[in-house]
Amino acid sequence: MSKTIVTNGTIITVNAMNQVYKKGAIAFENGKITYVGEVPQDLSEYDEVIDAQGNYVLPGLVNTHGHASMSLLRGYADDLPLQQWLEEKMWPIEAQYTKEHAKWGTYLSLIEMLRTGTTTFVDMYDNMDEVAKAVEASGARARLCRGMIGFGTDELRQSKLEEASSFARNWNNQANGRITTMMSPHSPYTCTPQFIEQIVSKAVELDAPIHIHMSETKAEVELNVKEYGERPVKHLEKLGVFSQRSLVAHAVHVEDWEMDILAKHDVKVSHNIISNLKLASGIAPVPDMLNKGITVSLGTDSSASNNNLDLFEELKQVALLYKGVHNDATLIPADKALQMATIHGAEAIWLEDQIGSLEVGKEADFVVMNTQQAFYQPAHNPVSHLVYSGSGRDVKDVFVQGKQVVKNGECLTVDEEKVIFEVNRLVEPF
Ligand SMILES: N[C@@H](CCSC[C@H]1O[C@@H](n2cnc3c(=O)[nH]cnc32)[C@H](O)[C@@H]1O)C(=O)O
Ligand SMILES: [Zn+2]
Repeated sequence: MSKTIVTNGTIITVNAMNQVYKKGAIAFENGKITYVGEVPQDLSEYDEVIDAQGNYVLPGLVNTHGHASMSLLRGYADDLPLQQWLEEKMWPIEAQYTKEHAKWGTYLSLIEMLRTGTTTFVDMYDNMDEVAKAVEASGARARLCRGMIGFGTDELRQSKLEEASSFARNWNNQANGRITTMMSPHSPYTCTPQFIEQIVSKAVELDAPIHIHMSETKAEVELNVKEYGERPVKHLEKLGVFSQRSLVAHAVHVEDWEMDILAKHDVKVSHNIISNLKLASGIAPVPDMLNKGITVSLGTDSSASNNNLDLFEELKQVALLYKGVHNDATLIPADKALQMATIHGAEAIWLEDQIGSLEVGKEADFVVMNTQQAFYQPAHNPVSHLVYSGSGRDVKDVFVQGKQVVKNGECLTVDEEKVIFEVNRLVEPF
């Protein structure tokens, strides 16, 4: 098998010591990292040497919450609060969407994610076979789940549960291990307690983690208290959700004692800062969660509430917002923000042994950024530049499992021109 080494770049490892090699190298073989460090004297053992002079090399970013095919709804309904946005805008149009929409919408998002340095993402949607096939073809890595909204008849709920279970079973560890799965009740306000319990027992049976939207708005929490006498965290704990490995999206309105429950069960959080701001859902207590030892990762949510999938924007927002809100410039420093977008993202989806940092033995998922540009100069601190000065649009090359998927800013695995054509054919904006 061929051995490749990337040399002379600034290697940002995000390992336990946050090591950065100013002019270093990373090598890989069979999709796995075999070396990280200074540039070796002798490169003769390598079949391919890629010169990354003037570039940063970092782990592929991990986006822990989204709905890829909703890229078709980018700009379709802005400036509305969550419930109105969902009930009046998203759900009616989604009801008309077909497999074709899922397919091309996912491809559109895949191009965007790969080109801005996200190599792994979480997706919760329907028509998940289409999503999984697109992920497989694109070379990306993903943890996928068929989201279930529990409205309507019992028959409908059971058919969704059946579909979600077979998806979770059939696609787990597929695409050479790049696809893993979860089970996903959409939220406590769209699923009855009985339905959530049924989903949990299926998840236990399949040994699949659970992914759910939780405590996104104040209205959701109030409704939960009114209907079930508990705030969402306690409610889901009682239903057994947190006895299973679980990843909650949002967790905006969580009180101190609720964070203790999340910490106790090692519940992972996907913090969707831009979506929360845009839908005016509120600001999650991230510094408190971090203090309590909760794993907090970053998610974009969909392009319909963001309105892009460039995780570098979340990186910058998360490093800025809490400083301003709490009048404390030491909160969420740049290296913490970068960890949230990489290693904590990997931990949030239980893949930290495989991805999230550049270390020997891990999968060769990495991003090469063109930092030979004015706004990355002078190079006082590469991590600071990535978080405060950088942009996903500076991503030059992307590798997943050692396979190049983006080269000089162009996606090699998905035909961008064709995807743009198909998307506009399907959607006909204006
Ligand atoms: N249509 C599916 C459910 C899909 S799960 C994904 C759902 O999450 C919705 N969604 C997207 N963003 C958010 C958010 O921030 N909070 C809650 N729901 C969201 C989205 O519109 C979509 O309906 C069914 O058959 O049950
Ligand atoms: Zn969502």
